[in-house]
Amino acid sequence: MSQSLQFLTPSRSPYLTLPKQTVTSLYRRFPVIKLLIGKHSFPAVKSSSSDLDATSSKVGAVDNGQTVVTGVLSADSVAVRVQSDSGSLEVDTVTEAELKENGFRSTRRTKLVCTIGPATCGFEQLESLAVGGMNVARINMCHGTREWHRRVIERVRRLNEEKGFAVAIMMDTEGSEIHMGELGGAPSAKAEDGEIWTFSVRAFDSGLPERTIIVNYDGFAEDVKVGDELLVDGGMVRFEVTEKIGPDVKCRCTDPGLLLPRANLTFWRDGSLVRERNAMLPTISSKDWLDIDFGIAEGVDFIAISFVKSAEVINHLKSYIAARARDSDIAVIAKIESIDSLKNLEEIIRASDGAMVARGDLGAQIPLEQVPSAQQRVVKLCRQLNKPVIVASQLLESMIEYPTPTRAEVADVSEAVRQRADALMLSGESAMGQYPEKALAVLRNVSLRIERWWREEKRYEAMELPDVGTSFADSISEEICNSAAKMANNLEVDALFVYTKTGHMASLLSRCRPDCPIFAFTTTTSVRRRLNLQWGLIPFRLSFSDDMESNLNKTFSLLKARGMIKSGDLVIAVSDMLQSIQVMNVP
Ligand SMILES: Nc1ncnc2c1ncn2[C@@H]1O[C@H](COP(=O)(O)OP(=O)(O)OP(=O)(O)O)[C@@H](O)[C@H]1O
Ligand SMILES: CC(=O)C(=O)O
Repeated sequence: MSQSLQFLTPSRSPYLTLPKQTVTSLYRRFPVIKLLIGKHSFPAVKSSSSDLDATSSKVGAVDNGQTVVTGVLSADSVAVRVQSDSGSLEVDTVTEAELKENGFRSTRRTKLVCTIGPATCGFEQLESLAVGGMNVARINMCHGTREWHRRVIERVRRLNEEKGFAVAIMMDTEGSEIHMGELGGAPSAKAEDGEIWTFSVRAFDSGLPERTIIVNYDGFAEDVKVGDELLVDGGMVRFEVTEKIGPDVKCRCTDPGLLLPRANLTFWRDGSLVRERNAMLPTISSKDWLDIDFGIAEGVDFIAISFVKSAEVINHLKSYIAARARDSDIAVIAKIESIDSLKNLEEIIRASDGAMVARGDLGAQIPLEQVPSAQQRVVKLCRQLNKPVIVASQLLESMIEYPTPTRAEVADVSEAVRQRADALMLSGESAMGQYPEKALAVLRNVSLRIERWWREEKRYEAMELPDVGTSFADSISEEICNSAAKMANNLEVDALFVYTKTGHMASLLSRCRPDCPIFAFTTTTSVRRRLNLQWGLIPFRLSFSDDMESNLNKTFSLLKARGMIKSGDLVIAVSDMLQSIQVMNVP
């Protein structure tokens, strides 16, 4: 429970009216404060780490875990309440209910990412997804306006604040790729076998003619040749180029299917992908940089970069983020979706904070039959290098239209869970499909079932986990986590507890994929959200000290009071601050 601390007004009201100047200095003292402004503008408190949002009706701010500041804006002053939350524990209501009802073993270890689109952008729809297990909401800057995305971010924040969730936000950049334009307002169009379609770079002011597709790349008609094969969305629909007439390219449909707005286009010649053009393009386009500025200003948790070719671009982006947003802990996710990204895989993953196997575009660049082995390679390498990995695209594609998945889709999801990927992602299924919640439930249920089966069969795989630490202290942390996870399996403990300020020790434990859940206690809401992408972690926000004894006592009493643990449960605890392993029964 929060309690008011300082800055109390003489009338004992929990609010204190402060001049703007004082508030500005308050915000300087707490550099990670996020400020949500009401309908009024409030430029005096804008600082590099504050975030002005014209849609929220209250001022809310959270510091590094010690204090919560809330208030209401008046014409030229702010009513502020400073609260101590030293006695509170933040965990979402769904996890709390699951732990209470089914105990530790029932918790899902595989995390779920949902792409938010027209089917899921409302507050109630987002809430249903959060209740259904969404850990990360992905916004794809390929679609929609920044204003649209801003509203989604604001709703997810409100959901977290009001309902206790820790749904993280991942912003995915568009990247430099050739894609189709809008379909004249239609949500999709069907291309039938043998039909002739026109792909054009012209602008059509008075409506799009029938069977015409706009292409975003001016050099398209010059670059393609008659006889080339044109793949939409990595082969969901195929065409053959039959004729070039100025800016128009006539194509015959050879594999029918559904065309979606802004779908990606690749062209193949003599059985090989035509790559010259892609090699000339920057990985991060000028529009992407504007989107990245938007993401930084909005304080998103992850930025996913499309068509990464080398580690250089990741390093470049990370230094840009560090310069633009001091103290920011935005994580950079490399999307593995091109031949170059596979060629330079290890250096890319080492440079990134995580990776996504973006099978949609990857399947357009390498033969489809090579996608499963590429997925396995990326998942394994990420685990070895201690980076979270997301398996994405077409996991439940048929559920865009139908309420049940195909058996093959369930097998595909099971395989990703069996590979112990950190997270699975829904794309069109949640963005524009007819059954977003059902699709999420399928991911949740399949994950739970496969994880249980894996544990029942005691299939601990002996994956070699190389040392990833660069210092002696890092190596000690790694050894502690490896040993703690092994002990947890051998002693069949109920849960691992980790007290971590940066999240690093939690990720080292997650890398071991232990048999029991990992309760990760961290002091900031941003680290709590970031940990929500990682396998097996149940992130809590809690203020804690360097004294493990008192941390444990406090945690036990808070968790017991909320019915999430009980006396006698066996726990192993490790921490960032104290390099030790403690095994104990909950008193
Ligand atoms: N913000 C949005 N507004 C409108 N439609 C969207 C939005 N986000 C996604 N969609 C729809 O959902 C579909 C699937 O989403 P997804 O994010 O996978 O897009 P994509 O075009 O395949 O891009 P990528 O290759 O980056 O995944 C899109 O083709 C689009 O029709
Ligand atoms: C997710 C994505 O960008 C892809 O699969 O191509």
